Amino acid sequence: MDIDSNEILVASDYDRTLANEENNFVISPIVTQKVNEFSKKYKFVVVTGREKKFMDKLAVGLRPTAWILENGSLILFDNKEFVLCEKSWFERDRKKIIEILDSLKARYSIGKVIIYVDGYGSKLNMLKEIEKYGRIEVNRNDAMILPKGVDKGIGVLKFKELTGFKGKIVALGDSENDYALFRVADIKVAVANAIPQIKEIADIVTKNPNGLGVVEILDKILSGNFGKEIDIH
Ligand SMILES: O=C(O)COP(=O)(O)O
Ligand SMILES: [Mg+2]
Repeated sequence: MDIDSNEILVASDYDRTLANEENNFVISPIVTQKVNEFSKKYKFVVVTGREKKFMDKLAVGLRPTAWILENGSLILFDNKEFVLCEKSWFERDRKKIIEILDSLKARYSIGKVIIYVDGYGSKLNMLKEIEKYGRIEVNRNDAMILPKGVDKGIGVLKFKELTGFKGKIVALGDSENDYALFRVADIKVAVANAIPQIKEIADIVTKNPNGLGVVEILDKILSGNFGKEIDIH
């Protein structure tokens, strides 16, 4: 079944999906050009754990419809910024979490909303105390600490609400923090280099890894051949 243009929103992860680890997560010009071309006709949102300051360095020239940053807690769209958490996160919860991290002598950095904890992906039990104040999301070997109820899927649903989008969501991802993105997707696409657990639940696994896998899907949609590939009910 063919689906027409304004019916598709592509929501793509960044690290190891749009951008390769081998390139230190600097997006390639081919991928940038394809996403910018695509974003003129369809909605394309980048949904990443990263902060804007890193995207400004790594994705120079990339012009998606919107940025969903800090693992779904921040949306940049239409020159506006939307923070998806309550004031209590800043006034109480995040302060408590930082006290705990300091007591653990953990190395962490703070975004506009999120806290990044280096190397704790495999030591989550040490962060148990933190779950009283926030939620922990793993991405390969790093942990991200977010306000409760915030994840990539919530960020995408908020964007849908902001734009009144009613069509189909095509999600592309590679790793644990993309489960939430897949949760809200009509079509789940794993890039060829995704972890096995993500490939297992995907409707489609791209032939190419990273950004070229994303280009594969965008080309199919642009050529009107995507809907045939999978029954979009
Ligand atoms: O910040 C990270 O860990 C990477 O983020 P992403 O894979 O969600 O783009
Ligand atoms: Mg990723």
